[in-house]
Formats: sequence, structure tokens, C-alpha cells
Amino acid sequence: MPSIANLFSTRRPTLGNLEKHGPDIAGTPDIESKKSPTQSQPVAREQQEQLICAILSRFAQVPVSAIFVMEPGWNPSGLSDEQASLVLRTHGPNIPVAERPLAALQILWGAIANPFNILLTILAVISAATKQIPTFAVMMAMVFASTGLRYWQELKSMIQAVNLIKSVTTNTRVLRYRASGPEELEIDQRDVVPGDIIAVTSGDVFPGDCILITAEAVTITQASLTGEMMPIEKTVRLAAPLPGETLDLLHNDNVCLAGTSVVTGNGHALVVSTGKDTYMASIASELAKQRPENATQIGIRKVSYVLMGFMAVMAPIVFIVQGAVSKNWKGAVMFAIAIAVGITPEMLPMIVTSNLALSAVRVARKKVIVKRFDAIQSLGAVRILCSDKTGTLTADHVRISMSTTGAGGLSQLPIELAYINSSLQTGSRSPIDHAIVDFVNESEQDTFTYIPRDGWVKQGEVPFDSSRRLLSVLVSRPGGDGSEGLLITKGAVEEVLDVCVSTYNHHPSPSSEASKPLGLDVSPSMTSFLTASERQKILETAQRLNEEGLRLVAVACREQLIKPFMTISCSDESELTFIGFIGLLDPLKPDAAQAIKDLAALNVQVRILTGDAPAVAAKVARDLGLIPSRQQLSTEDDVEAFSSSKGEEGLILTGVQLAALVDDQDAYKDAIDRCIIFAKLSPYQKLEVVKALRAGDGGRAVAFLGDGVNDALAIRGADVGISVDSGTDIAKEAADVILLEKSLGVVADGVVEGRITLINTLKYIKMATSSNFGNIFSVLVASAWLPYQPMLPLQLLVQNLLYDFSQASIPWDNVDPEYLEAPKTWGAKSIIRFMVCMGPFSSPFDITTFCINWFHYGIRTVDSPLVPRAQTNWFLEGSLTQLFIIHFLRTGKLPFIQSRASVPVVCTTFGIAGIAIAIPYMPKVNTALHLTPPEPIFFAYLLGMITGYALVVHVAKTIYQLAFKEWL
Ligand SMILES: Nc1ncnc2c1ncn2[C@@H]1O[C@H](COP(=O)(O)OP(=O)(O)OP(=O)(O)O)[C@@H](O)[C@H]1O
Ligand SMILES: [Mg+2]
Repeated sequence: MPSIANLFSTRRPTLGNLEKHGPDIAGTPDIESKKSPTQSQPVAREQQEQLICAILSRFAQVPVSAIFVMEPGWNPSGLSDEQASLVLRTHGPNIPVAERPLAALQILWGAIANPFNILLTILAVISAATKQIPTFAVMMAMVFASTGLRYWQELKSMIQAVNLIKSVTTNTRVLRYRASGPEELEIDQRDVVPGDIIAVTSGDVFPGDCILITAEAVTITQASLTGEMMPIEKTVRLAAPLPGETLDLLHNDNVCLAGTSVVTGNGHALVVSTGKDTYMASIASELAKQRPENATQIGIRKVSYVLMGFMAVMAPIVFIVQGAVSKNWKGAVMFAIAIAVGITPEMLPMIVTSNLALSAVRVARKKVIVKRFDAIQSLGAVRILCSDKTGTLTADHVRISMSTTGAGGLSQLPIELAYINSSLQTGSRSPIDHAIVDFVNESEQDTFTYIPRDGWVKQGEVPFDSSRRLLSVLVSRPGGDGSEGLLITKGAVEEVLDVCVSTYNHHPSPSSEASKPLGLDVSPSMTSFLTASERQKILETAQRLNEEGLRLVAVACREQLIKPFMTISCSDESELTFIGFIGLLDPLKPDAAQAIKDLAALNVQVRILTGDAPAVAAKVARDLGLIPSRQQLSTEDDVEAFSSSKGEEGLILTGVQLAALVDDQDAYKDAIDRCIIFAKLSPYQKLEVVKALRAGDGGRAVAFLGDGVNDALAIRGADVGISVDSGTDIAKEAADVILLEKSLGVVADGVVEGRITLINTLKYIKMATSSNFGNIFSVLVASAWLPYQPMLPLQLLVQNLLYDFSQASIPWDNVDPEYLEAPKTWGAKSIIRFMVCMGPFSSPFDITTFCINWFHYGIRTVDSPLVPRAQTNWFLEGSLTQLFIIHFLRTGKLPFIQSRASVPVVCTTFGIAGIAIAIPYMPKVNTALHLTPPEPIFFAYLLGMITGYALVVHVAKTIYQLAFKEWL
């Protein structure tokens, strides 16, 4: 690859120019300050896009060399340190979209604009208009209290979210100008500024909107912007602008937008815009909207629809029945509205947010970072965890174990050639390349016995990609005139064999090896034709080494005459001579087997999806207990059963077999369901398997854990994409969850947290919906029977608010361990069943209270002076039964004895029950609410009713669990 310094003359950038540049680019119309994307209207969005296009097209539509003439402050050798820090100061840090918090005002608006507040405000205005000032004051206090609570929770959660994301670091390689030549540094992507020259290779994410200035077989994916996963080719622009040429941001050949990532190849790019000036920032709100709803969001929506349906039916019925019975139509309107407010689960958004934030913070202590809070709930729902092999199951300490010929005899030659290839390649350094280079560097100086170690000069490169599984470098021989070259290719065994025509005739000792003065001789005299049987023998050796757990890299080469300005491509990877293998050992992670057991206990199955050979993956799976080894099959029957199900072979599927099954859908589905190991998969096949697993069994949640460029598609395609902090940027960008420590064990912790969150959210929903449902019956009976309002609208609202406050502590509640044993998803059906079955049990006790009022106190007319007493009695009975029953509904077991609520739940339920009892005794408050102290004897009735209700609920709960085999 021509170096950057060769491409452009190294000019000393001047600070003066750069200062001029500062306001030029940084000061180009401030996109966000004109109109925030969240307020975006189509026109504003178009304008933003035009502005971004205008900035980019200045540099994107001219030949690359002209850019640096147009902007003399910029230099192909990079900015100097002073320049970079000056621009950073004037332009501000390059904060990625995910780290940019929502404005506090936006959150406040979200908390204010909800149906609960709207209904309450309408009610309050009606009260004020009818001169009921205390009612108005109480209602407005409720609006402020509920809004304040939600605002506070959401603001806190958002700050926590941003802080969590900040703990995941993304580095960028930038060039810094030095008098001696450009120096490559790794800096935090937040410090990248316009004018920076960055070096990118496969797996890197562009930190800002960039223009490519050098490129070697670069393809990028724009999935983060468009959802389109197919990589597209990007090149350097050498041509002058055409008349009338316009810039198409997403399809321009030399523009790489912030957030997009390099799939293959490598090169350098000039950063033109960063932070809020990037295209990604301008479409951030649209991107958030485009994200498909997850199970939780769908569940919440469905439940909300059911409740809204209830509201739409119940409110008019209550209005008509009560209006007709009492003839007080004005009072009936207010009462019906209060009932409607009661049915609204106004605390739901707040409960969901606090639940998720709480779990996210808890898992962060275990070094698991959720990029989007709702991913934690999806993690709780996961039934299958797919993982790639290296780094999560294995320790990722890849070490060279042996260097052999195709027949398995030891030989130094493969490692010597591989070293030249690995040390000169400039693509992303895989653990394999690191291992090869480190092994040779750490060995004695005289390790190289066949070929010279130094002096090889790289003339061309075809970077590694996971579909081809080959990596080639073209080198000129040491000490030669530069025209005699060698193409050295290494890669997966079958893929290398496919491009070989001969094998090298190894000699027993290096001295007898016919080596050229300029390195290795692979002329026809030194090689034999690669026959089918020879090929088979090599594959058998590979299989044997794989079965021992060795990961293999095959090495091949060919003589190549080097011509001036020569470039090489995949088509040059042909007619090679097979040299041998390098065997690499990657021990298992010590905690992986235990983590797999923990996941199995949580009913999460683990599958391996790898690009590596099936035999190595099978060895890993056997050692981890994922597939039974012969010793583990204790009885002859076990062995027979295992063998009749095609044994181990029946559990492994390779990419080639998968492709062959595509036309037979039944066999395809069966294989996907049965197999534990999917080997030799291309990145697309990893995605395909994830999709097929998700679709299986009527739809199930699938997580994918991986760290490589070849995992990014599957990470994006899974319900929960998981990556590791040390993984490639592209994988981290695609992931929903990032593990700061590479360990499968923490995934199990995340799954448990996800289930706790979901169970606590379900608790709230089931309690709120069933208690509302029960109230509806009572209200209907009361409306049809009692000539007076059974409770004033204001009293209903206060009762509702008290209940809401008591439930605000549910995210902090304990969860019975048995609920954590199986994956859990939202089921609107299960919620509705719970509501219908458990809700009505409160009504008989409400009706008992009406009877006490009617028969014991003789309150039978609308003008009875004792009406406030009747209303107080129902207020107390309704509030206290609802509060105590929380303890019965939160668990399928016996409350207080078999399962205890957490301290916050106990404190809030009992505390609020105390407040409810105290309210009728509080001067001023009681007058405002038209409540009066009850007769002491009523507390005896109350105790009886609460005990009776608890008994009935416990019996109903037992029957419910027997019938439906579930509770929460
Ligand atoms: N840098 C490299 N140079 C040459 N060959 C490589 C290189 N990296 C991988 N290979 C070959 O490609 C095969 C597949 O590896 P790849 O890393 O693409 O798969 P993977 O799915 O990431 O594997 P794993 O599950 O172990 O992470 C390897 O077994 C090896 O033979
Ligand atoms: Mg990998």
C-alpha cells in the first residue's frame, strides 16, 4: 500500500490556518442549535441533511489531493498535538449520540404529557369552574406529585444510563504530525476532531463523518444508520468534480459516516465532522423510532389497550347508571372521570423505568453494561445463548503449539512464512496473528532456519475476511532487486487447499533444504502435484490435530514477479504451493464450564456458532459438557441412544451442510433445533442461524455473544446482542450489552437480573389491573344501588394516588427464587387472565361495606348527614384491602411466612396504610376531602374484612396456580 507520506508531501501545518479552519467547520451552521432532532419536522430534517451534505460535499467531491490544498491547516500526515488540542477546545469533544443525554426539559415534558395528568387537569379545571377550590388544589397537587416522581426517576435513570455507556471505551488510531514523519497514536474517540487523519481497519467504527484518503479493499457496513447489513465498497476519490454532481450521503464512494464500520480492508480517512454535526446525530431521534418494539414494549402497549378499552366502556356505563339513579348528572360526570383516572395505570412508565435502571446499575457492578436499559429485560427472556468460541468459551490466550508439514511432521517452515505474513499484514490483528508474531519475537534469534527473517518488503496485501478465510501478502525477497517476490497466504485449511495446486517437498533437515539465496525456493523442482489422495491425507492430518483441540492455520505460497504499481486481489490467491500447518492452542476459560452449568440451571441453552473447524469446536463443547463425551455416557443404553441419534455428528452442523439444507425447510428447522455446534459459518450464516433459532418453537428470545467483525451481523440480528469491551468496535457498536470482563458467568447474572426486572414489572401490572377490575364491579353495584355517591371523585383520586405511592417501591422488591428458574416473557394473555380471575374477589368485601353502611348505619338517602361516614368507610376499606393484598399478590406462596417482601415494600405498604387511616382524623385535610373519623367499631369490621379477603385470595391463588401452573 502506498504510505500516506508518499501520497502527499509532508507539509508542516500552520496553526494560523487551523484557527481559521476552527470557525469554518466547527462554526458551520450549528445544526443542533437550529433545531433539535427530537423536535424535528420533515422540513427541519431536510435542512439539517442539506447542511451536513454541504459540509461533506466540499471535501467529498474533489480529488483527495485537493482537500489539503483547500484546507491548508489540514495535513495528510495528521494534525500536530497543539492543533488537535486547539480544535478540541474550540469545537468540543466528539460525544457519540448514545452518550448525549436528553435535555432535562424533554424528560419533564414526557412526564407531564400523559393521559393521567390530562384527565386530572380537566377534572381540576371542572372543579375550579364549579368553585370546588379544595378539590382543585388536591388534584393539582396530585399532578405535581406524580409528575415530580416520574421526572425524578427518569432523570436519575438517564444520568445513570449515560454514565454506564461512558465506561465502555472506544479508541481511534489517529496520525499526529511529527517533524520526523507521521506517528500513529491511539486516542479516545471523544478526542477526535475535524481535521484528524485516522487509520482504520476491519472492525473499526468511524468516529465522525469522514472522507477516505487511502483505501485497500475497504468495505463498510452502514447497518447502524440504515439497518442494511450488506457491506458496500468504498474507494478514494481521484477524479475532479463533474458538472452538476450532487452528494448522496449514504451512497457516496468516498464518504464514511460516523457510526458506520469497516468490514474488510484498511485505509486512512480524514475526519470532517464530529459530535452533533454528524449525520448520525441529525437522525438520532429517527433512529430511535425505527428500532422495532421489543417484547416488553409490545406487552405494555397491549395491556394499555386493554385498560383503555375498559375505560372507554366503563366510564360511560358508570356515568349513565349513576346519573339515572342519583339524577345528579354533574356529579355523575365527575365520578365517571375519576373512575377513568383510576383505571389508568399511570405509574406504569415510572415503574418500568425505575425497574430497568435499578437492574442496569446492579448488573453494572458485575461489569455488565447495558447500552439500552430495555435490553436487560430481553436478557431475562433469553432461551438460547449463542456464542462464538474464542475469547468467551476459550481464554483467548492463543499460543503456538506446533508447526508441521501436511503429513504432520514437525517443520519450522510454516511458522517462518506465517511470521512474514502476520508481521507485515496491516488488517485487524487477530489473536492468531498476535500469537504468531509474539511466538517468533520471543524465540531465540536463530529460530529462522529456512528463510531470512528480515528484509522482506511488503508490496501488496489481501486482508483477511471471514467468508474467504484467507490472508495474503505479497513480499519482495530480501536483498533482491525488488522484482522477485513471494505471495504468502495463510488461512483455514480447506480454503487454503482449495487454492493450492502443489505441495512443498520438505526435506529432513534445513541444511538439505534447497533454499534460494534470496529465500525459499518453491519452483516446480521443489514441489509435487497436489493429488486428490495427497489432499485427503492433509485433511486427515488436520482432522486429527483438530480433534486434539488445536486450531489450525494452513500456510501456502507462490513465486510472483513484482511489477511497478502492482496491486493484488483475491484472484491472485491461486496456484499456490501448500507448505504446512501451524497448530494453535487456546485453553478453555476456567469459569466457562461452571457458567454453562449456571445457564443450564436457568434453562438457557448454549450453542456454539463459529467460523472454525467442527472438530475443534466439538472438542471445546465436549470439554465444557455441552455435548456428552463417551466417558459421560454411563450405561450401554445411553451410548446406544446417543449413537442412534447420529451421535456427536448429529449435534454438529457446518456452513456447507447448512447451505445444502436451505431447500428442505423441515430438515433445516430440525437441524437448527437439534445441533449444538455450528461450525465453519460465514458471518451471514451466523446471522441466519440466529434468525432460524429465533423463529423456532413459536418464537423465542436468542442472545448472541461475540467479539469479532464476523460476529457483528449476528449480534445485531439477535434479541440481545452481547459483546465484550475488548472486542472489535463494530461488534460493540452492534451490541445491546457489553461485558467489561470476558466471562460467560456474568451473562448468567445478567439473565437473573433481567428476570427480576420483568417479574417486578409484572407484579405491578397484575396488581394494578386486577385491583382496578375488581373496583369496577363494586362501582357498578354501588352506582345501581346507592342513591348517593359511594365515594366522592376527589376521594377516589386520593385513594388512587396513595395506592400508586405504595407501588412505587415494587422495583425494590424481592423475587421468589422459583420465578428466576425459567425464561420469562411478557404475556398480555397471562395478565388479562390474572386480572379477570383475581380482580373480582375484592368486590364482595366492598359490597359488605355498602351493606354495613346501609343496614348498620342506616345511610340510605342522598341527603343523609351520614353520607361522609359511608364514604369514609369505603375509602378505608378499599385502601386497606388493596394495600394489604399487595403482600398476597406479590408471591405465589404464603406471604410473610414463606415469602417476605423487601423492606421498602413493607415500609411503603404499612406506612401508606397508616396515612390512609390517619387522613379522616387530620383537621383541614379531612374537611377538604369530606372525610370524617369512623366509629371505632368499624375497625373491627375492617379487620374481619381484611382477614376474610386474605383467606379468600389465598385459596383462589392456590387454585389458580393448580389450574394455570403459573402465578406471576
Ligand atoms: N488472521 C488470520 N490469518 C489466517 N487465518 C485466519 C486468521 N484468522 C482466522 N483464520 C482462519 O479462519 C478460521 C476461522 O476463524 P474466524 O476467526 O473467522 O472464526 P470465528 O468464528 O471468529 O472463530 P471463533 O469462534 O473461534 O471466534 C480459523 O480457524 C483460522 O483457520
Ligand atoms: Mg471470533
